[in-house]
Amino acid sequence: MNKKIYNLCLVTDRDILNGKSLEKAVEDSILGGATMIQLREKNICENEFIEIGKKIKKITDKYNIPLLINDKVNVALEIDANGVHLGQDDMNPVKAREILGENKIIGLSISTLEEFKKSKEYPVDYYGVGPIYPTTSKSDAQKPMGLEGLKELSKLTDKPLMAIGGITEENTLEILENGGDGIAVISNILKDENVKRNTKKLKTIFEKKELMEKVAGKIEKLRDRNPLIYHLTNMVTINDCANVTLGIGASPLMSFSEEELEDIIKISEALVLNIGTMDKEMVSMAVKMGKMGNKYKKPIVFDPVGAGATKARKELVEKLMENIKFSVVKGNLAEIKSILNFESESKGVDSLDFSLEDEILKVGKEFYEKYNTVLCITGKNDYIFSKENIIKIQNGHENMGKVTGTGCMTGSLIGSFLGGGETDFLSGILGVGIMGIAGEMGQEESKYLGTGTLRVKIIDKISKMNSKIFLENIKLESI
Ligand SMILES: Nc1ncnc2c1ncn2[C@@H]1O[C@H](COP(=O)(O)OP(=O)(O)OP(=O)(O)O)[C@@H](O)[C@H]1O
Ligand SMILES: Cc1ncsc1CCO
Ligand SMILES: [Mg+2]
Repeated sequence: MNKKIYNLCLVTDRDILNGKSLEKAVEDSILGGATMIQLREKNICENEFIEIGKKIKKITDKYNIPLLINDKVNVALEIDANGVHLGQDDMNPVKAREILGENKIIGLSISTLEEFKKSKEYPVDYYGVGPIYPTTSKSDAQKPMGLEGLKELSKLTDKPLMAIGGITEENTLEILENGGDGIAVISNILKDENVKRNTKKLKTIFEKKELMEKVAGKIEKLRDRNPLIYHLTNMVTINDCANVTLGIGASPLMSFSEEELEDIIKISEALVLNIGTMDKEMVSMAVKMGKMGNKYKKPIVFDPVGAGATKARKELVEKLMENIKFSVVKGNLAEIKSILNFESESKGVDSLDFSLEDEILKVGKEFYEKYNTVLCITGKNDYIFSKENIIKIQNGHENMGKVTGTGCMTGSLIGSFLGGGETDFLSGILGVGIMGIAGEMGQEESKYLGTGTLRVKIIDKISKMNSKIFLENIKLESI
């Protein structure tokens, strides 16, 4: 059984729909990411319940989302729902299982540890646990069991625990961190017109947690592996790039020599290509490096510095994008737009207002569709695009724009993680995230000094980076 179905359950309540149609609310919630629907209608006769249930079942079937009926086993049976959710005073789960058979889901509400102990042997698939917090959605609710109660319960059973009662986007993460597997939500989803958006806000918390679990330990793994990262890069920031590569735990090698290109690529784990100070030699080297990198199956991160600023750069970038398969492309918005032949915004647009975010998302999606390559767009906020996901990172400080090469160094960090064996997407997140955090922390320590010190502090902070600092400081959301 896919445990994820127990992540995010909308529990319906027609009394708080405030004029919205129940069917639309259910559909919007599914579109926002609900993984299960529980039809919970009180004060309703059985015929009406069945009638509503049939309509809702059509919607949940369309999206292949399980529909559970609250309390009423015969309604579930009648509409062939995917299961029931039972309260302590409803039909005994043993009997419900007899009636419904092995393939239906049965959930049971638990308010206290005593209730759990009493019902431990029941044939149920998950427990609805709560209230964790005070709630207004259930008038007969017991005293909240709190996070401690949830945590204790999680140690006593392997079955999924879905927290219910007073769940919001503010407390979902702590529920997941204290033994909860999922949440069952009424008012926080149905409270207003924005059912889809309300659900999505909750959903992103699950996605973030999943991502954080993937990221944990990756910096230490990189330091352990110490991969060799070959750079063909610019003359302005080459030294800083070498230092951050060392600082994060990889080994840099910078070379401009065609004679040794193949030998170096063979022994490197990943390649960084940055065309910042391009010249005739770079044009020929960059193409050769890319082709050879592809031939030896080495991941390549490409920083198209200044793409579009001059005709020569535009031509080189076009040639590279056409002939070479990159693992990650990283650039600022102007550079990425130029790759797509979009008209570039005038310079100096630093602040990201909402319309600019829309534009970034459009550019990113189009880029991914065209090149099928993970893309990082840096700036005030950073965005990482992959096939299924868009991640927004909000670390960093505006003074980073006054230190040359923060983007170039980000490319080296991404290259380091690629070389350490991480996926293109995770490498993008880690590289961009670490640079943002280092910039933020470095700014704090250099604020009375200036950008020269900031540059050094960024390298310092990268050299001291670990998973704990990363997870504590990363401001990341999936959008
Ligand atoms: N205004 C800002 N606020 C917060 N962070 C910023 C800001 N500007 C840049 N950064 C951070 O700086 C890092 C580099 O991004 P930026 O877009 O400045 O690179 P770039 O233009 O390619 O730089 P360079 O070419 O000098 O290497 C990113 O991690 C980003 O988060
Ligand atoms: C300033 C500058 N000029 C060419 S490369 C470079 C470093 C930032 O990309
Ligand atoms: Mg740059």
